[in-house]
Amino acid sequence: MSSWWGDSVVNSEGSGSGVNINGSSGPGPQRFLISAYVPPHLRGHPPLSDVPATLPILSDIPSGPPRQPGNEVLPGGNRWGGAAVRDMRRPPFAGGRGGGWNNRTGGLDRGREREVNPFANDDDTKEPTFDEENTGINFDAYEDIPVETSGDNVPPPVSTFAEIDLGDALNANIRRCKYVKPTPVQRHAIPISVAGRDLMACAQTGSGKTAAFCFPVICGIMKGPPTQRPRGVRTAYPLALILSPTRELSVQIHEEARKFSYQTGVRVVVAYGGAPIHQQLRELERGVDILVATPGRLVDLLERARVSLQMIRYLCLDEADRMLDMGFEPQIRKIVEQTDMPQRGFRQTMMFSATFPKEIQRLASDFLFNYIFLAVGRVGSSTDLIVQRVEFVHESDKRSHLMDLLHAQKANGTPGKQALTLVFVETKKGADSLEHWLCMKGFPATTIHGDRTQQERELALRSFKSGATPILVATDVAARGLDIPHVAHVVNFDLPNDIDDYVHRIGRTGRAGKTGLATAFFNENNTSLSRPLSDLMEEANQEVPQWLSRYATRSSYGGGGRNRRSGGARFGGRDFRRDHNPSHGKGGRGGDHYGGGGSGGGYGGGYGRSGGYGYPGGGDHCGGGGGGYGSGYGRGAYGYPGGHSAWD
Ligand SMILES: Nc1ncnc2c1ncn2[C@@H]1O[C@H](COP(=O)(O)OP(=O)(O)OP(=O)(O)O)[C@@H](O)[C@H]1O
Repeated sequence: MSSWWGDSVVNSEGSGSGVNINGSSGPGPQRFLISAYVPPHLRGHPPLSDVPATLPILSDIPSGPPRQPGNEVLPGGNRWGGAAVRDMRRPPFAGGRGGGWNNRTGGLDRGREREVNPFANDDDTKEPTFDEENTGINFDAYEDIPVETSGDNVPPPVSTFAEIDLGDALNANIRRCKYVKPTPVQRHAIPISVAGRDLMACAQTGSGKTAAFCFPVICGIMKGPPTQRPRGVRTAYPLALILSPTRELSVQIHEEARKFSYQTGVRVVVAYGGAPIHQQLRELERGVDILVATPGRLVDLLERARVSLQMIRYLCLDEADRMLDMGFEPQIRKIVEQTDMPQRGFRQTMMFSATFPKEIQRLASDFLFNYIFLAVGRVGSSTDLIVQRVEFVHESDKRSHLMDLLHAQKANGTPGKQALTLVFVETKKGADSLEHWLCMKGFPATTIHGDRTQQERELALRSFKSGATPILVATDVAARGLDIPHVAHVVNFDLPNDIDDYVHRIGRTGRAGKTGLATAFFNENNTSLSRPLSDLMEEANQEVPQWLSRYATRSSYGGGGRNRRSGGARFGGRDFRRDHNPSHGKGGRGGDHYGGGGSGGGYGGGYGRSGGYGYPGGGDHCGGGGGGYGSGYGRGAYGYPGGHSAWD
């Protein structure tokens, strides 16, 4: 999947123009200088390779040498030489240019005085999410989740946040977030990242990956050496860059990161397309430690010389497989390989997703240095917190079938408790048309897709999250990352072509230990998905309808198209490096649990998996009848106190 950007890099590699991170030629991470994009503010300056010692990131490192296998500092210290945690005692963020903006080593305490409390709108009555007694959910089931780590010297996982020296201020924010204990991905990923290691991490949707990459970054900036940014220029010099594929997801990560960094002195700014750039520029001018951005807007800011990546210590790609697929890869290569960002080995790079096909893992390895691969659950698996239903519905019957679902949902819902329904469709036009039809039928619906203005998109999301419009019709723009607390039901009105997209879509429900429901409308147009879909469902302990198994068998014999997974061995479920070198360092813990059958067991209450819906008009494809939605719908795990939104 090589683009012309990719080709130029490959070509320069072939020409031997690279120097490794030690400054000599030979093996090791390469710097490719020939094709490097030079942003305007650096033009006319000596090339980066001539001045490695002046890179702030390097000159700030007491021990000097680039990161090599084995020289990373293990948890408890930090990779810059174990500087003391400064958190509340460290000089606060200096607001305004007069005080040397963006320079946390001095200045007035204006930044903190003006810091808006990001928890102000939170619902204080919300119970700690991972508290077994309060939620009635058995979180011990997570303990059995298979974990695979590979790479050299994998730092051991932790069981509590207290075991990692995250600093008082960050710990206070973790308590404010009501996180009682780390989720499995956090238990493994945080120690790895705090130890300064590059990481490719894969964990199921809704399992807490955002905190897994935010905590080490915030903690690292707090503990790290003071930074001297150039004065008197209008260019912002973030220390960390978090890239995500959609505007809404960037906004959400920004909101989360602001909570985690409250009163730490670490300043987080977001930049994304479709919103006025001037406001974002003003925020950047006030200083930025962590920049959360979508790739397009970031490229714009780089070209305007309003952002320099010269001081980046941490690079995080959320939804990394999406960021490196055909659509985004050229932009990511431009940002990471052809700007003034320190090369791999001189920055720390973290990649997270719930899905990570092997061909994308291979691409991703270009950006990583001696990385650790972490998979919590099988790569690309869906959590068994989500009850998955597949129903055979002809195209022409889809609307009436959806209507039946919504009526059943209404009838079984708890009065006063708003259950949100997210309906995925294939096209923007289809989204508008379905929204219109639903509204005509008396179901308040709104829509989010790429043809709507950003303002309309944000308004729609707010309205959905607040429950004012409890049905959201969306294209894949809403498939990844969005953490909307009360989504009880995801309907795949149109199934996607790729099973990974399905995994992300249904992952909008059943998050953070809560149960959820996902219903898919399947027909002859989706034959190519039948095999990976039935495999996925089986693995997540879901009931696979017999008719779907028959479709799957037929498509395996060449009847259907080839889905990414159906062509690969065992779903591409592990570190791709093992395929090339089976002895590639396995982690000391976790081992290779693959082949295990998931965490088993149901999550109590909820939908009554064995029931089936018994909808009229479902024909013999619908499987067993009777039951309706199960008496628990809208109750039990869904007993939300209604209305809270992290974005509002
Ligand atoms: N340790 C924790 N305890 C309780 N809740 C947590 C914890 N960590 C994260 N959460 C909550 O879990 C929810 C899901 O987290 P997050 O959005 O980071 O998931 P994710 O793994 O990134 O999902 P996706 O793959 O869909 O992007 C959020 O509401 C978050 O606040």
